[in-house]
Amino acid sequence: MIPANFTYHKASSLKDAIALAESLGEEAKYMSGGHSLLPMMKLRFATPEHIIDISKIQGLSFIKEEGDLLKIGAMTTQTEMEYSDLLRSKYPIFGDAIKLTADPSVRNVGTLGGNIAHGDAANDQPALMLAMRATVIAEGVDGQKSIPIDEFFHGFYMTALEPTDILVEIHIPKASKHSGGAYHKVERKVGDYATAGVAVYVELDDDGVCREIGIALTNVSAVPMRVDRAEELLRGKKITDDLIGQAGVFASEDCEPTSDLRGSEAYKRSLVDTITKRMLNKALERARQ
Ligand SMILES: Cc1cc2nc3c(=O)[nH]c(=O)nc-3n(C[C@H](O)[C@H](O)[C@H](O)COP(=O)(O)OP(=O)(O)OC[C@H]3O[C@@H](n4cnc5c(N)ncnc54)[C@H](O)[C@@H]3O)c2cc1C
Repeated sequence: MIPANFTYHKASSLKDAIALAESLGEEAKYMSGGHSLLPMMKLRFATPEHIIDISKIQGLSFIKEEGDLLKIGAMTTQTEMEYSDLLRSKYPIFGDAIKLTADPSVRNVGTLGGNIAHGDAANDQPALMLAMRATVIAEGVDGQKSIPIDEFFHGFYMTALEPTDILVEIHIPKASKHSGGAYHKVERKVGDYATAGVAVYVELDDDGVCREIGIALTNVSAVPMRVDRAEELLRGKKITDDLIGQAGVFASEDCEPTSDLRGSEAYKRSLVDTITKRMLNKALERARQ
């Protein structure tokens, strides 16, 4: 289909983009890679009257460690993340997810910021952000703000961002000596959105006790979700096979899938159980290396 008419604006700076968004009002939408927004416009699920292209704003594309944080700029493409030496060596969970996301042509332009700001529980990055306890940094009319990821996803395609806010970067606690993460999703075919996906990030102390854990799910709820009950079960303990089995059961009981073309509710719960157990084992293996 063809999108409804809109006026295209190209922003050259954050200040410029935010001022434009403020003056154009709620009928304006930011666009980064456009690979979530444009398909929605073609289906007429979104009909913004103004598109503000923020993809050429300088300084929003980077991946670096600084102090206690891993910082990734919002305009960093998924391909840039896939080929980042830093992410490959210290945060392989990103590679797990990105190689299962869409196809190279989408990943070449789809950005981390857009993937998260879209607020779609079917996207892969939100589960990683929840598992890794990210903080979203946004810039708006009142300056910069930090939004903990647990306060970011508000509902179906709804986030804590105000219409004039631009997601500028993501902060993630830096990988520690004994931390590791893993992500997997089952998809109907290569490049498809998840039937169900699970992200796990674990941090152990020197004795192998679980100091912190994040378990989050893709596309089995209306809003990207954390599995609190499974995390609480594992935090502060040496993780055994029995505990991993129980965590899988908790995740499958607590997720909220609906039956659709990708599978029945029961099938998705069963996937969540199995993938949670596998990703816990994989994340633990990486944390112990
Ligand atoms: C065929 C196809 C298959 C796909 N499969 C997958 C998949 O399996 N998994 C997956 O995770 N994704 C998938 N995607 C989505 C793809 O990864 C998107 O590119 C990505 O999710 C959004 O990034 P973007 O830069 O294109 O965002 P855009 O499309 O530009 O924007 C998406 C939304 O976020 C807002 N936005 C964008 N950037 C910002 C910002 N910096 N600050 C504030 N708001 C912003 C926009 O206003 C819009 O509402 C697929 C896309 C296609 C076309």
